[in-house]
Amino acid sequence: MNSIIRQRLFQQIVSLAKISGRNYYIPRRALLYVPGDDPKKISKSFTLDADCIALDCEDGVAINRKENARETIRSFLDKGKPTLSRDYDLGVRINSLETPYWQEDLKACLTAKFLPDTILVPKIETDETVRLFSDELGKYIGTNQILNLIIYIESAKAFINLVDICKTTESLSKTGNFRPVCLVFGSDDFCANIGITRTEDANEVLYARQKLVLVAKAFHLQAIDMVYIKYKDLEGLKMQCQQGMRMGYTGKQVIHPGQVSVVQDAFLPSPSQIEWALGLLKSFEEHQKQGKGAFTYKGNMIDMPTMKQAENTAKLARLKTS
Ligand SMILES: CC(C)(COP(=O)(O)OP(=O)(O)OC[C@H]1O[C@@H](n2cnc3c(N)ncnc32)[C@H](O)[C@@H]1OP(=O)(O)O)[C@@H](O)C(=O)NCCC(=O)NCCSC(=O)C[C@H](O)C(=O)O
Ligand SMILES: [Mg+2]
Repeated sequence: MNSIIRQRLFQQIVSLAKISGRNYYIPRRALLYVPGDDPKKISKSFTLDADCIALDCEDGVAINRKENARETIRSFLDKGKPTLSRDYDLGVRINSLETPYWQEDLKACLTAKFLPDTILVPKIETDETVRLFSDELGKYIGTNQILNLIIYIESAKAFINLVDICKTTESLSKTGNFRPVCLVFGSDDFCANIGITRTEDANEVLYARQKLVLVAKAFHLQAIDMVYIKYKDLEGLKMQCQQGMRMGYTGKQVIHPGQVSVVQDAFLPSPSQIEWALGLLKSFEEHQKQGKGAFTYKGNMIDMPTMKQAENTAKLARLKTS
């Protein structure tokens, strides 16, 4: 029941933002990967209600199926983006710019009859890579067309260069034909890159996971958390979503249909959190009028920072329509 109420709230917020003509926020709570060479899975993905669908040319596709994947994706794009009951983000994850495949991937999706909304670029390690991507994009896209860009950070070198990558991306986007929207933490490639294996509690990636959020927030980007590969364990998935959300993540990568609703529910505040936040904000306003900066609300001391946290929850409840 709670989940239905929250979904309705979500729909209303997106509709209101659209009606008011504001540049509304596309939430990407679940970013679902679909192997690009599997037409059956691609068709299925359009029935799943995921906020973001990433048709994959990269790691979900075997080396000897790369060409098949880009052709299959192109044939879906040629048919036009399927209209679903609500808005969603349709993207293509190309291969890394270090591979011989990425230019063909980009060409296939950018010369289709209809463009995807978003290009997802994995394994970006330096700002030079962003320049290269931007130049290549400019060969296919007119200046009146803007695509969303999702950047993957998945190596030690990428973390060292993260601020430069974001600065260059922000600066190029002012004149280029893309808009950076998210940073994704590619935890599994990151572990491979630094020579470790992932464990259940994810302590080994804590620093990197937090750093990604910090930089994403500094550049007003959404932060997409790591993938949970034990895809049948929905309780474990929920716990990892809550952990990520507490760190400041706004969504999570998913690999299986069964993960979508768990993740999308987890990345909305619960009705009791919304009620707490709205009550606190009202009380804060009343106390401000009485000249009181600090006061007690439901047994807790409240002052400006707590009010700002409540505002964050309220904003999330409005599904971040700014
Ligand atoms: C993991 C899977 C290989 C499991 O596939 P399968 O055995 O087919 O699962 P099920 O039988 O349980 O599937 C039930 C039905 O759902 C469809 N299905 C499964 N997965 C998807 C999907 N991702 N999108 C759409 N539809 C899907 C099946 O076809 C069944 O349909 P039906 O027969 O009609 O009932 C598989 O889930 C899979 O391939 N997942 C994606 C894997 C992937 O993309 N991996 C790469 C991304 S992760 C990543 O990149 C991490 C990051 O970069 C990092 O470095 O950390
Ligand atoms: Mg990866």
